[in-house]
Amino acid sequence: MNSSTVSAPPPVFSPLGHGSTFAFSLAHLIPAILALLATYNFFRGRKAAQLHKRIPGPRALPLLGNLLDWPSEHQAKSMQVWSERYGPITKLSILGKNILFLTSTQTITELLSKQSAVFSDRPQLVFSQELCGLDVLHPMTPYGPDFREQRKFMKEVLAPEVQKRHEGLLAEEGRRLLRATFDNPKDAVRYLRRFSTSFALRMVYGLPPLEIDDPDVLLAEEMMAVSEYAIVGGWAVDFIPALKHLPSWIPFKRRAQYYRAKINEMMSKPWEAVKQQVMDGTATESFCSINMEKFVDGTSKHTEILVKATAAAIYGAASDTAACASHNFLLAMLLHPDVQAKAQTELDRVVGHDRLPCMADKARLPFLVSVVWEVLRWAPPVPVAIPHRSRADVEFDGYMIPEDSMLLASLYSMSRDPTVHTSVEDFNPERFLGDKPEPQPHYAFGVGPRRCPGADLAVNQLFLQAAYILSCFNIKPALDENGAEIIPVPTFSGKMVRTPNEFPFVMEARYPGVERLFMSS
Ligand code: HEM
Repeated sequence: MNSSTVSAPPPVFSPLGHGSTFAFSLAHLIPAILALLATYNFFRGRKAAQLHKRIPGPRALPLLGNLLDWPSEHQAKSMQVWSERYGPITKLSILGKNILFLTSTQTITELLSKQSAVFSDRPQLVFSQELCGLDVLHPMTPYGPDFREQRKFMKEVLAPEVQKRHEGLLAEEGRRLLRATFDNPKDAVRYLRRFSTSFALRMVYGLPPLEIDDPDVLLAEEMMAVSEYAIVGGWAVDFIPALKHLPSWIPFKRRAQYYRAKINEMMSKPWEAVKQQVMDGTATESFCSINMEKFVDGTSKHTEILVKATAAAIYGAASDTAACASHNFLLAMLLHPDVQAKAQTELDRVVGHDRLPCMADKARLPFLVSVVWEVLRWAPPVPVAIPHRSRADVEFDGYMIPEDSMLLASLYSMSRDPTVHTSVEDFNPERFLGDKPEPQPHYAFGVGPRRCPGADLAVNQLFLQAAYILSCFNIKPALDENGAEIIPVPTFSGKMVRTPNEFPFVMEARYPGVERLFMSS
């Protein structure tokens, strides 16, 4: 997502502590801590090395280790390079912490799925969890009873069997998307983003549909940017926890205060709005209103903070990721008109021109379903999963993975794994069809018990958007001043969610009168 949406943050601070104020104030403290950690690691590392192969990785500097190798910008790209150089596991060692970068399907599946009891925890990141307050949200919850309770609770809104309830809402947001795009095709990307946030907000809180510049859309975007910076930033305090005791005027602590305020706002604003509606008797049925009414009549088994945090986690995690996937879909269709035409032919055959497609058509639209999976494989919206943590020492493939290692799994590398997919750079939905189909990239949502709980919903949402758009519009290249087609070269940005950079395109109605399918309803 575009980090520029974070409004007026405190002065930019180099996360690893290269800022001069920071360096000056720590001038005396850091060398002592580094020396202690380095000595401890030296002996710990030597003991492990006597028995096991050394996990490969870039050469560590004395004292600093691999501090300067931390890939905070485009992690998946650095990981892909390391994968070619070092193999499926690369190790960085930063101030006493082992960070393992996993890049092959086999290794990721083996560790995160088959040995999930050990590898499903989250690292305790002082910056994001303690200082910014992200610890109350499900993506940061340690693996254990609270995690399981939250997952069970989320099923009330995300389980496949309750998704039928959301179909009406998806269709309504879909028709809003088509109407707005018909009136103002240049803004299609913004309408897709509005779809995701508005749908998530309505599903969780039952609030009215959002408009394109609604503060809640902007707040969701900002929240995602904040979370990305907090989690992926590579903050010095995550490696030297004692730094959290520094005074509050230090730049990274001021930044954390700003992030904390944004996260609180995101959790409280829609929650308080529903509370008011429940008290006024005007609430629309939603995950929050149902649970709030249980508080009122005393039948709730949950605490208020659990309900509030679960709602915020779903809303926060759903908006930006899904918007990114639909943006990728537009880009893929623009670059591959043959695929677009084939999906439209299938839609015309199965659905025709007298109605809009619906979820019930999914089973009869295998090519379109494959387009959706290929979009998720070709450009995984979250190329590197949220960091995992090992809860015990584990021997794996001749290596020793020490307890408390941080593990980063590249879902992007899985999408480019030649042992699973052929011609990995090609956009080819046919790969999932025919006599020898390749496996659908369910890994785009993570692997093991921490896999995205919203995966089925996200696939349904993407399917419906793709079906609606391709039924009603052609996505075509824009023309330059000489009338030549502009074919964009895809580029992406974002720390955790990698969204396409702006590209020119044209959306035009597929046939005269198509608007009668969505204008009246
Ligand atoms: C195309 C859209 C989406 C993609 C690509 C995606 C991808 C992911 C990935 C890769 C993870 C991390 C898995 C790991 O750490 O191993 C994740 C976690 C999560 N996702 Fe999604 N997601 C999407 C949409 C959604 C939606 C629609 C929801 C909710 C309705 C959602 C809710 C969550 C939550 C709550 C987590 C944290 C899980 C945990 O820590 O245990 N996501 N997602």
